[in-house]
Amino acid sequence: MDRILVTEKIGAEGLAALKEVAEVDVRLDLTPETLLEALPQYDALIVRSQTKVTAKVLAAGTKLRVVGRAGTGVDNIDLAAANQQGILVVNAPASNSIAVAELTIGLMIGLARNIPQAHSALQNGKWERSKYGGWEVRGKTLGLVGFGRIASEVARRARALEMNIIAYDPIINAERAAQLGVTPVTLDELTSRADVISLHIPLIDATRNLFDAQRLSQMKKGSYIINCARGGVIDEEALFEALESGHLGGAALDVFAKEPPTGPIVTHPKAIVLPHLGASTEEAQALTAADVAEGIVDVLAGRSPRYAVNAPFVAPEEWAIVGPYLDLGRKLARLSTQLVDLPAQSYQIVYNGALAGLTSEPIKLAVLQGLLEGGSEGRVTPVNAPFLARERGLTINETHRPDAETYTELLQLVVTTSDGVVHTFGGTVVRGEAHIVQINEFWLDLVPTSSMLFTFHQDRPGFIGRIGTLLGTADINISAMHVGRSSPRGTAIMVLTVDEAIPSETLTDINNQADIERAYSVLL
Ligand SMILES: NC(=O)C1=CN([C@@H]2O[C@H](COP(=O)(O)OP(=O)(O)OC[C@H]3O[C@@H](n4cnc5c(N)ncnc54)[C@H](O)[C@@H]3O)[C@@H](O)[C@H]2O)C=CC1
Ligand SMILES: O=C(O)C(=O)COP(=O)(O)O
Repeated sequence: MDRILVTEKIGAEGLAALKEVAEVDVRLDLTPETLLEALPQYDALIVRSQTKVTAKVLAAGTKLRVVGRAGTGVDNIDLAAANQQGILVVNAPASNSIAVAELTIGLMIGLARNIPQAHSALQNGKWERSKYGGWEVRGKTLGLVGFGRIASEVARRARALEMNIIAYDPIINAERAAQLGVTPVTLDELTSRADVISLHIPLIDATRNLFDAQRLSQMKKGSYIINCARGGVIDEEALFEALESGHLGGAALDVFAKEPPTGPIVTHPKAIVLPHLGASTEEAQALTAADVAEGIVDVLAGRSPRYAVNAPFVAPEEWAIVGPYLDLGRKLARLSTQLVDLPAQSYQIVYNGALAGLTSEPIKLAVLQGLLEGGSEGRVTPVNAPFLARERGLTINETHRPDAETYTELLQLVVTTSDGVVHTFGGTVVRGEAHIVQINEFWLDLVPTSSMLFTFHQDRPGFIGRIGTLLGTADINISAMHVGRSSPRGTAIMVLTVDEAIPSETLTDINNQADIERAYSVLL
């Protein structure tokens, strides 16, 4: 049974779904060191924002197939290392947008009316009505930096508060902006025009310290900033200075460069600070855990997860057709590496028939995996296959042919060797099972097994019997036989699926038989 390690608190429904398919250990006590010690036993790891999934952590997870981020931001996971090590990362990006949007609105009104400051003053015995006068958000300009899921929900709510909303995002959906009454602007325009700026961007290289001293100085005098995104997108020291100097009216921070934070910003009287609570609502946590559990269960079962961070997405209705072709693609590729003697000069995948119109990227990745895994020391998965292929200069061309003749769908891998000879391996899926139907000029119908004998020979009486006797003498049991030939007594192919691996002496004996061109033992 697969084992899943959960290092932070996640919703009970998600945990229950995980427990149906795997052994689940929730360990909230792990330190970075004990995490490294524990990881080798686990097939999947689930974290929230506080566990740092570094390259070292991923390397310690020698069995890890998937890391689940129970939430949106994946900046605590070293994605480059996950790609290199072939580990899939899934998250739950649609689960907590409302929670963060509602908190953002709460913080904006908190800033406008000094709610936290007035509250603690009163709890400390001070009735300071004149000190805590505020302002109304109605008619003010809200500048949204990033216009993705969360910012859109903030806009929807800010509109009801009768605010003017402007947004900057390098990839802005103009139609959605128009629907929500949001005006797209440049970042500079937003910075200088907004009364309140709210950040809703991921922490990536391009956004690190986006709000540095210079940009903060370009903000309108007396304006406000809210950060429910990630600490690293604001320079906290520069923000402290901007509050101290009176240039900014206030700041509300849910997230910090280092959590828990230690800088002076935490106690600044014009700052509202929270311990990263954006996603911490009952509703968001239930949804987040359910979504991440679904992703993990899918990956462990070999299905395409809905929210893969580092793999192509395939819609469920397409997956029903495409999914089984991953197994076939990988098998065709592994077969080709064992049946083609000379180095390959080029590879081409041909997607025939109904396959031509579907998402082909996952099939290509499975073929790459099959081509690479025979000659690789480390783990090869569809996630790191493109990386390893680039390292080795291996490229694959793809052709989509909607007009497959014989089969509804036919997947072909065409390998051209350095002598210019073209080798074609074709297959199809029947009732969810991979069938190999073409080896070069021969058409057959073979359900591949883990150990097989392939012979290319002249079609002559007695040939099949001689090979059967040689295998019998070596105590190798034949489970099925497939033959094909160009013409009676012409060139022929035979495939025997066998229960045991064929020892090299037996293969040599077979290769020494009359009428044989070449025999291969193939392991898939
Ligand atoms: N405080 C909390 O507990 C939570 C924080 N978050 C943070 O919020 C972030 C945003 O979440 P979503 O809206 O769901 O993500 P999203 O992916 O839907 O939206 C992010 C948007 O930022 C835009 N963007 C990227 N680089 C940009 C740049 N340089 N300038 C302006 N826009 C840029 C993207 O084009 C995208 O539209 C997450 O990455 C996460 O770090 C998310 C959930 C909870
Ligand atoms: O989903 C996100 O990106 C968050 O920041 C939420 O973090 P959390 O899961 O509450 O540690």
